[in-house]
Amino acid sequence: MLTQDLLSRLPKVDLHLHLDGSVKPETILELALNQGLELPVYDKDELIPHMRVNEECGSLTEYLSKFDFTTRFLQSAEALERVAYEVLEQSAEHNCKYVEVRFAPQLHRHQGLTVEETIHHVVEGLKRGGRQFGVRAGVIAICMRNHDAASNLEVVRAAGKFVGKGVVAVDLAGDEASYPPEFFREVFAESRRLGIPVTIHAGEAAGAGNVYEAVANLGAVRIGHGVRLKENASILAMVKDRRIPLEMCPISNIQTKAVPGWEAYPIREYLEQGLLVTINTDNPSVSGTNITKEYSVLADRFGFTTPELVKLIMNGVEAAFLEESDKLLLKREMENELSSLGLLN
Ligand SMILES: O=c1[nH]cnc2c1ncn2[C@H]1C[C@H](O)[C@@H](CO)O1
Ligand SMILES: [Zn+2]
Repeated sequence: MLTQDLLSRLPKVDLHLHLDGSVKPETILELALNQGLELPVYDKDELIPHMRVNEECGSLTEYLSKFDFTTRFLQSAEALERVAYEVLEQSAEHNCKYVEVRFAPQLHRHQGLTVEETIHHVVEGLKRGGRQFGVRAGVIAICMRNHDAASNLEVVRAAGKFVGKGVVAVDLAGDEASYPPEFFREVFAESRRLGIPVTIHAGEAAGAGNVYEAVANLGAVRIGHGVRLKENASILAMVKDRRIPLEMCPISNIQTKAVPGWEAYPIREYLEQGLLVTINTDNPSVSGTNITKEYSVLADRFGFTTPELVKLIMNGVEAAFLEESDKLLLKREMENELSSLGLLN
């Protein structure tokens, strides 16, 4: 029987989590007070509607509009370190053992931080949180679809300096419907030249062709979401053959209308077709989710059994941007916990 308690105690990983989509309302309150910034309301519960999408969210662009509110408070070294630290605190509450935290350095420079400084402070916050809460973490530096090539190249080059020192990959996020991946070939050619692994948000607000472009021409070795991959069988076959993991984020995917509703969510068919599906949160504070809730919704909506949930979790370990030796250590740790919960045969 899959109780909430068992779901929350399952060891997990989260490979797709945005820093600016993971900020507690009480932290926004304190950051605003410390920084002398105005808020529309000064009660943490009343702040939630400003940070979180509601039932009426109709598209990715509507979903993305929530981020402007939060990033305003994330412009200093202290704020970045704090929210990075607190992400791992929240992860530990759900027994997440490994988290890849992504953020877009260029969105945190209003007070003069350099791209490298933003990365440094996020890495430091994660290090401190990792020690405190026993969670391993890596950073994914995001290029934004609405930024020009020079800004994005700056992110990739700065990320390159932190490879092996906290940064594990680069990504492309933002308004997929307006900015197709082929606009970014030059940017991701640089990440390949520098040897930085690439994951790309694709097949979320546009079709499977974007997944093809991300893999074939941008060098993506993982795909953010990939919900609409099901629209093209031959691209799906390519993703399967190359064992490209999909970082699916069920609750966010429903909110952004990547598919019209749960009945069209392709997670079961993807698993049955042998795709490497992983489960992630995307933006806990924007989506009103956490990693336990994601698994709980899947169990409710799709009747996933415990062994199936364990398979999804271990797919996440397999897909992690970790050195093979570290991945093996993580796998052992996860297997030990699973077997002490009586869930490994
Ligand atoms: O699901 C998403 N798709 C595309 N872009 C996203 C998603 N979630 C967050 N973002 C954007 C908004 C954030 O400000 C930015 C950096 O985390 O990434
Ligand atoms: Zn995302």
